[in-house]
Amino acid sequence: MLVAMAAVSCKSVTEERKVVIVGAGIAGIAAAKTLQENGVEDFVILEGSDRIGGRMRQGEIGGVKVEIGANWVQGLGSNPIWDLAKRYNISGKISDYDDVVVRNKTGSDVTAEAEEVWERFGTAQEYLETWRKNIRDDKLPDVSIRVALKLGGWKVKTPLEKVIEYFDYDFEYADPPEVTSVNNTGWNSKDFTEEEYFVTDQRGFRHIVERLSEFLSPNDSRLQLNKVVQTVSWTDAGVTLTAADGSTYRGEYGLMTVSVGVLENEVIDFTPDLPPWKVEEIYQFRMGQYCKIFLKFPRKFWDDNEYILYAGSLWPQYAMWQNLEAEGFFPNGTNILLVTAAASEVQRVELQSDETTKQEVMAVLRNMYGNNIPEPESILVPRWLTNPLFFGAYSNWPVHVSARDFEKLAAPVGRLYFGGEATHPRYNGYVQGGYLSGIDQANAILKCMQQGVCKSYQPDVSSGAVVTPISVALLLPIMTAMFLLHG
Ligand SMILES: Cc1cc2nc3c(=O)[nH]c(=O)nc-3n(C[C@H](O)[C@H](O)[C@H](O)COP(=O)(O)OP(=O)(O)OC[C@H]3O[C@@H](n4cnc5c(N)ncnc54)[C@H](O)[C@@H]3O)c2cc1C
Repeated sequence: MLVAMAAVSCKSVTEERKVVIVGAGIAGIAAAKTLQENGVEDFVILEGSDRIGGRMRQGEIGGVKVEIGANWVQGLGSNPIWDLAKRYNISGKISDYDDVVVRNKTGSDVTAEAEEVWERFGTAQEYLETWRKNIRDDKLPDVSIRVALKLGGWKVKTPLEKVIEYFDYDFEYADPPEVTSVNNTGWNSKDFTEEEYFVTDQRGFRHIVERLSEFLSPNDSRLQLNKVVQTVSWTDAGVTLTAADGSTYRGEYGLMTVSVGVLENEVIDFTPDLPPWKVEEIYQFRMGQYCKIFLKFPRKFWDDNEYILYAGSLWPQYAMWQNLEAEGFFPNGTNILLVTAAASEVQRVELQSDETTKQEVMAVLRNMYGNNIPEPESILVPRWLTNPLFFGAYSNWPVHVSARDFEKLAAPVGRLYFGGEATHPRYNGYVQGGYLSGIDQANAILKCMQQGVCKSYQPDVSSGAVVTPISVALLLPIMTAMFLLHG
């Protein structure tokens, strides 16, 4: 009875805040921190899950905590996430992508044979880099990674060629090279260093988000967990949001930091509907799929190398293996292998039982190491695609997406702003993209609030965007004048 009454009273109260932020991933937390540091303390963060960190999250296998979401600090040097990782002593290991063994369908070590293939691939990648520079410098049309590689002489005909390509592209962008853009990728290695730091810290990669959130006091009412936002009303004067438990929040400003997967799956009801130019962009941006399958074995039977590639077929399945028993990862005897499924493989893996996945991965391991290998003691299969708080792993801008499209995705509607990794112009898909987008969007809100300089987007009629009554009204006199001038 008491519970029912509490629920009723919860429904009737509307919490009023200056800013309502949806999502307590790194973007939402970075945004709130920026507001606080600039004198705006009156905000609330609504988070649908029972924790902060979003896609920076740990799971546990065999008594060891492993990263089921973001794992690498991608690009060191001036990457702000690398600064934070160093500041908070996040332990990990710089990945050695040269420490790799390649095995074919029957398990033979074909690493030596692969040398010549890597070399040819490298030549095509040099061509791709030149092409990328030309696209950017001369404003040429974008092409897919597949097209650029083909132009560079790289045509995939063997499983060995396929797995080598997969290692650099599908494994990175969670999408095949046919989809991934040349123009929109490659910023990390241009702006930072090419090194990548694999986090093994038992406090989690998420520890960075926890430290960033230290501006919140323990049990701070400005962080509300288990609040799944279901409706968002937006106007030029403010926003009103309701959560699944009926609680309501009104803000002068709103900031959505949910994934583009959440937006495209329409689990949040916007009133009025988001304008067509916004919806069009949400549909254009893709959620890449990436599933990290962890296996705990009673003993190690695999290669000592950090990476094990399985050149099993032209359609790779369970091709990308990481030896977490290698030096510098987890304590000796942990005996954990990680195999990553990427892109179209993921849907099947997520929808089937863990037992089926276990049988499939064991079949591949037997191909590589024979029938006398032990069964795993446990398996961990995270599910991002089927989780309604994410609907996928991270955004991958497809080939036709332009800087203009990105501006539209990140543009506010009325007083409702949009952040999160997908909205960052250079580092979408990465933790640094989420972090920097949170800061950027908070600054945009502050500018509007404190200086009256507010971001807005007007649909561009010539791009085929929907013609609003206002733009028709504006266009009519121009068209009439043109008609009069030209007869
Ligand atoms: C498997 C995987 C591997 C990855 N690997 C790397 C990597 O190695 N390196 C790297 O840099 N990046 C990696 N990423 C990407 C990185 O994790 C993300 O780019 C980044 O964490 C996104 O942060 P964000 O704050 O933008 O979004 P999120 O972390 O998704 O935060 C959004 C928050 O919104 C909440 N939410 C969603 N819907 C609602 C709702 N209706 N109501 C209330 N709350 C809601 C979610 O629960 C979530 O906490 C990986 C991601 C995955 C999934």
